[in-house]
Amino acid sequence: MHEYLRRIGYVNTDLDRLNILHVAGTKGKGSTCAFAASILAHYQKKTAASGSPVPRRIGLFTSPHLIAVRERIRVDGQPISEDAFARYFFEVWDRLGKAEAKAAEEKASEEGVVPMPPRPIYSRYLTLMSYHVYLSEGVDVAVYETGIGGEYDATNVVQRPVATGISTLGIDHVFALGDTVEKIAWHKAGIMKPGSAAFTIEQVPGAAQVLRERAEQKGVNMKVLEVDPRLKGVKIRPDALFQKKNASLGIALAETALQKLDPSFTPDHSAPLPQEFVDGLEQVVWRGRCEVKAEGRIVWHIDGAHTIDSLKMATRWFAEECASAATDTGLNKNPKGPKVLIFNQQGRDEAVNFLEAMYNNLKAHGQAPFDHVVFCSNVTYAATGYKRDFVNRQYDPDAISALTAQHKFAERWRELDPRATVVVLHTIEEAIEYARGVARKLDEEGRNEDEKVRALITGSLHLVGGALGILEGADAL
Ligand SMILES: Nc1ncnc2c1ncn2[C@@H]1O[C@H](COP(=O)(O)OP(=O)(O)OP(=O)(O)O)[C@@H](O)[C@H]1O
Ligand SMILES: [Mg+2]
Ligand SMILES: [Mg+2]
Repeated sequence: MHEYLRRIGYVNTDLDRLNILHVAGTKGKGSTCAFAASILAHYQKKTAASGSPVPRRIGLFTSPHLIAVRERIRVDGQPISEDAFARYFFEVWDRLGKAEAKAAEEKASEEGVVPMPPRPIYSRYLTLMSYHVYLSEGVDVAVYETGIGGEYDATNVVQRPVATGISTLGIDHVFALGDTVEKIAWHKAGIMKPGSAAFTIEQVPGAAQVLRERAEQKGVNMKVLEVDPRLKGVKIRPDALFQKKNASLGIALAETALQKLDPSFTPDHSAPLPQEFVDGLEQVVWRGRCEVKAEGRIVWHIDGAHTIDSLKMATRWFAEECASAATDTGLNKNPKGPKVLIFNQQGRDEAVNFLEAMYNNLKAHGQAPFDHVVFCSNVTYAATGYKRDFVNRQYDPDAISALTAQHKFAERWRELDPRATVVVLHTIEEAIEYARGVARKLDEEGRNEDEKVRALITGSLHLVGGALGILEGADAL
């Protein structure tokens, strides 16, 4: 990444102009980044009224994308336009091509030069491109979510971030990062830099220990944040502890950036949060996480959880939504009407074990089980296949067309709950149509209006992004 950055015409210290807030973690990275960026945006709005906005322009780099790849590179809250994306993409492409030709010439006369591919792989390419976008667009604060891990992540090319934040640690990406939370913590701790503020929140003991040790080795004074007491009375959605931890981290990151950018700003921990912080936290938009959409007789619950911990969280959130719908209509805990689960996770064998956790969690929270369980691939449309932003060449196309994973999931669910109707369908579109069919049946049977289909779509961000695209019209960005 250092070399690629040089090849597209920058030196590492150019990144200092971006005043980067850098976030790693197993879960809650994106949400934390979204909180921080939203607070900064509201601060910008307030200061713009007096003539000189601080920050001038805000970058937000996240992954993966939900509906379109442009979402990963936002400026002032908006994904960059298709035109801008194409232009910056090819500027980087051409610069790398020229640099490669030059390097080849030099190599001919030099021994021992380490060969490297002329262009980096997908996620690194987008990271590289984001620096070009932000430096060209005059961004003066950029919030960066790591892709995988931290130490060796593409975003870790930054040497002097303004602050780093480590969100909740758990188990994911075992193949790349290791199979214990300690090994994973080691990677994530790699984003902490001497001279930059560092924050984390309460972690499981093994992870906390590793973070502390690595902070010490680096000479970094890492602060472990409690849930910020100033959040009392602030409407954080969903109203759950994990989200308050994400919000607390987001506040600390935004405060650190503002202290640097605005000499008149000093955080006050004994006073209530400034209004622009409250607005930033309450009005944050982070799509595909704990989203509820009403569609006639269906209530869609959409959450991109795809690790065992976050799937438990998502199931619990769904259970709570069902329970509150039931109390609203005078019932005890279970709303009337069938529950539908639409699930997929591609390319991970261990995903079959997530199903039992979901089944048990729904039960543990007092909800009757899913009546219909649909497993589908992440292929978007029945007729035309993938939306182009979702083609992933790392997955085995034969396994996808044979629905190998999905049949395994179905088999497992039938063991867990022999009463459920379990179906395997090819595409997201067909899965959504299936749930709509369940709703039409209620109409045909002339059921009472408060009897609704409650559908949970979860397991994969690609599934969730595809589903949102379909529910809102294909190019809903
Ligand atoms: N602190 C947390 N602890 C546990 N689960 C969380 C936490 N924050 C968010 N989640 C769950 O994880 C889902 C994804 O959240 P988010 O996008 O913020 O995470 P991420 O770290 O960016 O994940 P990804 O690996 O997809 O990039 C949320 O919908 C929620 O269900
Ligand atoms: Mg992840
Ligand atoms: Mg993310």
